[in-house]
Amino acid sequence: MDRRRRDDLPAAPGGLGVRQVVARLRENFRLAIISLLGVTTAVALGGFMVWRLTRGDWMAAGFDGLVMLGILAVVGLAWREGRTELAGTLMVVCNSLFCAAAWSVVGAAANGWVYVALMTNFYIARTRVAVWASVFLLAASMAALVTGDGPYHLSTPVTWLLIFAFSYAFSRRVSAHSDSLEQRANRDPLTQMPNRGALETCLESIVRRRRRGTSGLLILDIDRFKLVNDEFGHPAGDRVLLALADVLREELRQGDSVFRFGGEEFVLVLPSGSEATLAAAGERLREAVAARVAGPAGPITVSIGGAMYCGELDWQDWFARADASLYLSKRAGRNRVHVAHALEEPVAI
Ligand SMILES: Nc1nc2c(ncn2[C@@H]2O[C@H](COP(=O)(O)OP(=O)(O)OP(=O)(O)O)[C@@H](O)[C@H]2O)c(=O)[nH]1
Repeated sequence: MDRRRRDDLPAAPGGLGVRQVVARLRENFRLAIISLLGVTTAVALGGFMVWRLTRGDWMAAGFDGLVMLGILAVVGLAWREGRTELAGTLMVVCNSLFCAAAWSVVGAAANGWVYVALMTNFYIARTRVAVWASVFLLAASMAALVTGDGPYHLSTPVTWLLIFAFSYAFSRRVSAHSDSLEQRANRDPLTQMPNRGALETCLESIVRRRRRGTSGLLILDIDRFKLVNDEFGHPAGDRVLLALADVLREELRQGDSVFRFGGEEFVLVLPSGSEATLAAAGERLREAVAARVAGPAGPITVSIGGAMYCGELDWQDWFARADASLYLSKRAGRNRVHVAHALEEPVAI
């Protein structure tokens, strides 16, 4: 177990610093697109609102203001709660409803917004949601166009349909591509377990909710793994890692998650209620590994360190407590479980 590795853990992208904001935008494409679309649309609508106010067009200005607030609320939800899928769905539903409603407020001037919504729906929500919202918008807009006062050209609904079809086809292609990239980025190629990147995302989301005492973390480290590699070769070491991964998967209970953190270390995140239940889970895992994972020279054992989430602001602080427990397990002779005592005082939020 190389203890120096802990120093290079990156800062949690949960705060408000510019670097954290940029990191979250880089990591999460949907959050980036929701923010970009939300902010630019709100700015554009804000401009229209001011212009309409100067002309005394109160109803249209009020409508712009309402749409603007709705969009900003959805962007806020994506940032605060991190629930970008829900935020994307809400934004698509809002955009389509507001576009459809705009026909009755500003008439044919709503035409241009239909293109924007038809195109962006597919970038911010799941394809199924985007399709239904866009079909609704198309139907409402076509009905408004046909029943409206002004003359219209057939090219308007035809180009809407083209935009809809191209956006659908393009988004299917992009999401297939990004799913496979995400899969590759978040999976350990040897064990096919979620990797350290996926663990960080999981821990960040727990820390963001700030629910003290509801989740526990266990770090498992194979004992004297270097000897297996040195004496029997790297392929033998890999077989041990695969066998261990199988046992950990089999031992998972509902709500538990397991990750390969790196090297010979695995991390479990459990919806645990107390230190005692976390320690019991650790003990169950330790026994399962000792009984069922065979190395080339005999049984394989693991040392385990655990810690309950105690309201830390950064997941690194929580992780460090589990890591310190792992160190104590190793120091006490290996093949042991140690769970950190809960922090007495909740961390100030
Ligand atoms: N086969 C294989 N070995 C790996 C992999 N990743 C890391 N290792 C090996 O894991 C070993 C870790 O060794 P140490 O950090 O010294 O730990 P240890 O021998 O388990 O000793 P303690 O943790 O103190 O019990 C090194 O030999 C690494 O080469 C991998 O993917 N496959």
